[in-house]
Amino acid sequence: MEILELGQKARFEAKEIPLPSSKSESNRVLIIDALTEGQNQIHNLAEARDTQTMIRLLQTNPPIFDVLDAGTTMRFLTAFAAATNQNKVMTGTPRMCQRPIGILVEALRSIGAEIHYMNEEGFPPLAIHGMKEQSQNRVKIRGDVSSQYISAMLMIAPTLPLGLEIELEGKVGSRTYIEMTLQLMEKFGVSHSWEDNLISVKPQKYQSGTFSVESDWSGASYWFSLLACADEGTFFLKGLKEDSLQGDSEIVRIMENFGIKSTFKEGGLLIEKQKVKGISHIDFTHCPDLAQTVAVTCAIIGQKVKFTGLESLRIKETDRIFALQEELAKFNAELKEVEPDIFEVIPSVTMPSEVQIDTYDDHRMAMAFMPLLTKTKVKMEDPSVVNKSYPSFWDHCESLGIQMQKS
Ligand SMILES: O=C(O)C1=C[C@@H](OP(=O)(O)O)[C@@H](O)[C@H](O)C1
Ligand SMILES: C=C(OP(=O)(O)O)C(=O)O
Repeated sequence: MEILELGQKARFEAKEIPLPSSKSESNRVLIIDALTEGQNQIHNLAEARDTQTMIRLLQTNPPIFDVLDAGTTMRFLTAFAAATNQNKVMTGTPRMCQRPIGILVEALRSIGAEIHYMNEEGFPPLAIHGMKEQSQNRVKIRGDVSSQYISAMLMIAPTLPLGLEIELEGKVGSRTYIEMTLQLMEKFGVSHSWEDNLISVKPQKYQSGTFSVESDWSGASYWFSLLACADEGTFFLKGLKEDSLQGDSEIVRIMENFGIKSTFKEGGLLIEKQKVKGISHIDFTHCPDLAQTVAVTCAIIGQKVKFTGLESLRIKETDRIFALQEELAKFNAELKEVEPDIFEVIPSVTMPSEVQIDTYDDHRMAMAFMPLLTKTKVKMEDPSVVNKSYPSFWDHCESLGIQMQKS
């Protein structure tokens, strides 16, 4: 257990924060790079454990791909191993083996891949025995479970002899991540068409290119939250650009409601604490990784807000709805399901003098609850969970005067 403290007043004067690189962009570029015949120049790959795991597995090519707890690494490498006709076992942490993969396995099988479940039907571990011959080029994939299945299929699509037509079924969540995939494919010379619910990619070669991974907007969200919860101050978030590939740049518009003014400058984004405007409803369908950050912010700063689009949160690193409900309750706040799939954050009215936060093996639980230390003393279980996406998170906190001590 570590204790986090911030002293008397939460005031941050013009602090510069160097952000990590995006793991989502990194993991896509690594797959594209592995599928490109020539040489690519890739800069700023993420230090995130999810990306470092992807790099290690691609470089060493062991017979067992153990992805640990990295969702994108699991889904992207499953499609990659099948499309490149490899024999692989795909596995991960116990939690990873509870995260569904059946939709992706079905899509891959339907185009000719041989994949077996080694344990429970629909879940890792998997035994992949390559793909003999592409049997067809049209697949149906439902869009309401995880966009990562769609991104995984899209990245291998141009390398398949018949290309691929993906028919998206039902509601499509995390659409911005599908767009990120397609835009990155375009940067490496691969074109597509997307009309209504049909994405088509013809057989074509990835062209060599140069790409520099952007700073991570999901990681940036915690600094927006910290400032929203603080008394006053400004931060300069280094490396953020207005025209980002990442849907989590939506945090700029969301946090405007909670008093954070954003101004893009040379080399990054200046955020300043101003007056709270308030908002009644936020939909997280296309930015699910921001939900924890914003829920904790609302609970701390006294904003009662409706949240929708949280369906995918139950199958991420942990059941994030349950985890949020449990931890918010520790300082008398709630994430209440008021109607099916409609939640309301009921903010805290009385703050205990100390709160103990559990992190559920989820990096975003640790980072999202960090701003609570603007109001009380926080004890946090296993803060090192941040390594999944943001290994330098606590160093950056320390540079702001946030103390971490072991109890
Ligand atoms: O493709 C990606 O890089 C991601 C897609 C999202 O997952 P879902 O599509 O499962 O919502 C997001 O939550 C995850 O952190 C990263
Ligand atoms: C859900 C996440 O990651 P993944 O699905 O890639 O494990 C996340 O980083 O919040």
